[in-house]
Amino acid sequence: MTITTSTIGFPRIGEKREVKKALETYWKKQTSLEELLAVNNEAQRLAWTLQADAGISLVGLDGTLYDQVLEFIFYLGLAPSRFSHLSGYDLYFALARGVPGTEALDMSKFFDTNYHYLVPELATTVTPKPDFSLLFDKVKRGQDAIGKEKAVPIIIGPNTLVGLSKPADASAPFDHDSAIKALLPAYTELLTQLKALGVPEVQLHEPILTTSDAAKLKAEFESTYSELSKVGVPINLVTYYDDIGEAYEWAVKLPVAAVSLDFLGVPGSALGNETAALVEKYGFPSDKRLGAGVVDGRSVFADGDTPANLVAALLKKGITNISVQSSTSLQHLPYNKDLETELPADLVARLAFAKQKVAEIVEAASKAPSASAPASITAALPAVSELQACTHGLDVYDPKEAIAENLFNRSEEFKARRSKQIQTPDFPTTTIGSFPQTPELRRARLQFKKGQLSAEDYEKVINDYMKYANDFQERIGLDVFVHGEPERTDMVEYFGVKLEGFAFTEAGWVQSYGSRYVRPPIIYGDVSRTGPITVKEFKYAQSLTQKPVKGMLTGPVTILNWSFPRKDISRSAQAYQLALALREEVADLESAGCKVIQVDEPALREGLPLKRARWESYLSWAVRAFRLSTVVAAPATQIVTHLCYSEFADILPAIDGLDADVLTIENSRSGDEMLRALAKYGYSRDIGAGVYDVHSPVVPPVDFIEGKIKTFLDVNLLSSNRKLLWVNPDCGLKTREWAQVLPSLENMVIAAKNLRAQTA
Ligand SMILES: Nc1nc2c(c(=O)[nH]1)N[C@@H](CNc1ccc(C(=O)N[C@@H](CCC(=O)N[C@@H](CCC(=O)N[C@@H](CCC(=O)O)C(=O)O)C(=O)O)C(=O)O)cc1)CN2
Ligand code: MET
Ligand SMILES: [Zn+2]
Repeated sequence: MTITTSTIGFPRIGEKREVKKALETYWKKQTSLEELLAVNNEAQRLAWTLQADAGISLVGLDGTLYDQVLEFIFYLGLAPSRFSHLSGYDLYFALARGVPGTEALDMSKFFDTNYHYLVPELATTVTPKPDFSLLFDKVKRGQDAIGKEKAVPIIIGPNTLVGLSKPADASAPFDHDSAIKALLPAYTELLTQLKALGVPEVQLHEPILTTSDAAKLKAEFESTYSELSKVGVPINLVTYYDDIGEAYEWAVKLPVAAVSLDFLGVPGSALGNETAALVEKYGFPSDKRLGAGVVDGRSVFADGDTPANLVAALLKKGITNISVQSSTSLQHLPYNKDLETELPADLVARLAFAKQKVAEIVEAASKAPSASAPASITAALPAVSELQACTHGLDVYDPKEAIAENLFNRSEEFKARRSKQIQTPDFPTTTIGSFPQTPELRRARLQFKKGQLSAEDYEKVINDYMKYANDFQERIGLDVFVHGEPERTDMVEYFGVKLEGFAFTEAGWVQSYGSRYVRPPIIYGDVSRTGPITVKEFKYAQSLTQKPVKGMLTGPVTILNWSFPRKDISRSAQAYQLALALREEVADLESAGCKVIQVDEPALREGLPLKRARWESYLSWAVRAFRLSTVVAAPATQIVTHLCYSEFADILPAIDGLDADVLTIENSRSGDEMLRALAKYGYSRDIGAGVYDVHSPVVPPVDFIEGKIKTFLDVNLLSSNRKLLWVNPDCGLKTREWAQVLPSLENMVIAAKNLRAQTA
């Protein structure tokens, strides 16, 4: 019997966000590249030694300046030709952020997480120009820090890398098999060199195996891994984010030394995924090590006895070569719960952030051999009812009770209610909600938190901002105003702070992309609203103007997906609790005179299970939660929703099912594809297709926006009913500067007015 421990990824941002701060000062040219690298290397050394000192036997050498997929685009020499004038770290950061005249790579959600990776662009013929020297440096630094026998390189597997790629030219798609074959010599060379460096094994991360596509990848994986196994360095094939489904039977037979599996799957599904059942059914080959991902890498809740019980059940099944590890990389968790000083003590005791999860791994490995084994592997996962209940005893929706069906439907159909809602000119202009989160605003908030600024003075800062935003919207002539969201740190964190049942952290930062981090709130009790959340700011903003000001809420599904959910009740029950709380807010906004209420659901798509077979059940409760939160609105109140960051073409019935009066949707990166898809589907309510990309600092000229609106009008849905078309940017403007926002929106309004004149 051999029970070891491994890690497959850890927060790379530094315990106190050192890497973020170092990056941002470097980008502002306030520090040198050497200083940046010194901070990053030290953050890595500290993370690796933390894991080794805790007793982990094989430590995955995680660490990146920006993104782990970008590292491999860079190492493999896969930068698109538009970057050919750049090299070294200038190239690295240009791929991530662009430079004037050269657009950055696309960013996309990493599987079903809120982490964004940079999307590799592959030409029809893939010609890598590998240079792994920076990776070898890192491995050597790792070996120096924790010893050769413990330092394990992490490599993105070729199948996943190609699976995450997009064609450099949409009209010339690459062939997956040929692309992988073209990369294999570089991977072979990489493994050969790593072997020479004396690594104990290499981790090849292949999360693509947990998607619906996995079943089709058999031949691809077999040829890749028979080729790579020839190098003779032990390979740990690492999968995560879900079970590997039908691929299990063949994937565990690939010629590798270890296969790592995620026993837990989607966050908040306490019951785990199918991995336990698959291992039960097919067994596990005795010539391999099983990397047992039994410590939940995506939940901040401590795992209790589950990891040791799962391992004990595996031992009982006769699987005796096991490494205990987390189900996914720990990069999705905050660093260390000991930094929190204000969380309720009973909650702190039940939490485990990345550092504590490492300790859980070591503890499970030592406890498992003497733990009494459950009857089966699946029996080692606790039933929901056995999990510690953590209610506040509040009078809110009880998940065991059905919610009356009439609470899910508006009192009138769209066609009947539209004429009762606000009337606007053709091509009405509006924005998605947030205006720049300026350094002054953040500074004032920090001073307020530290008690250096009084509540009245902080409120004045917020009100002055809203006044500025109002005057500017008035001046350029937007049709529907927003208050600008100055009071919000983040669209999810803000609601978490205001709602009962949530805890929020001081230092629980999780990387979202590059140097941008979020602090996901923690749901730990029944969710409820203790009083109005957004009404005060709405009222003030509306008092300044005759134009309608939008009420601005984050939807139940997005709050859930961007928080850490509790594990003792289902995700759908939590979504319904959130929906009922937001429903009260919608009603209060309406009573306060709000005519247009926007409920954002940018994370609706991201919450889709990786496997298609599970889509329907997710979408059905997600759509119902949105409806539950909004349909309380009177027919005369216009409900808007906003979706962004993903492809929506495959969930059109769900989008239609939201029954929103206006759908604002990110569009500029996908041309008018989304509109065509909506037209084909027969969508018939108002649409605000984004007319420019907010992620770029470039100010869009009037004729560009006018051209964009005209292409939208060519789509048959809108050519026959142009009154359905709204004019707005792609998404919120919080990460931009006023100097970009002012001219961009001014141009947008001029473009809409030009169109009105032309089509009158
Ligand atoms: N939850 C969530 N997920 C999401 C998105 C989203 O908006 N929210 N959007 C997409 C991802 N996009 C993102 C876009 C921007 C940021 C972002 O700007 N994050 C900020 C932090 C925002 C924040 O909470 N700021 C705090 C400030 C916290 C802070 O750093 N304070 C400083 C001092 C403030 C200063 O002087 O600047 C300190 O404590 O030292 C505030 O406004 O109060 C950052 O990393 O810089 C994150 C994700 C998808 N996922
Ligand atoms: C990520 S979607 C953002 C919506 C939000 N209302 C904003 O404007 O920032
Ligand atoms: Zn958005």
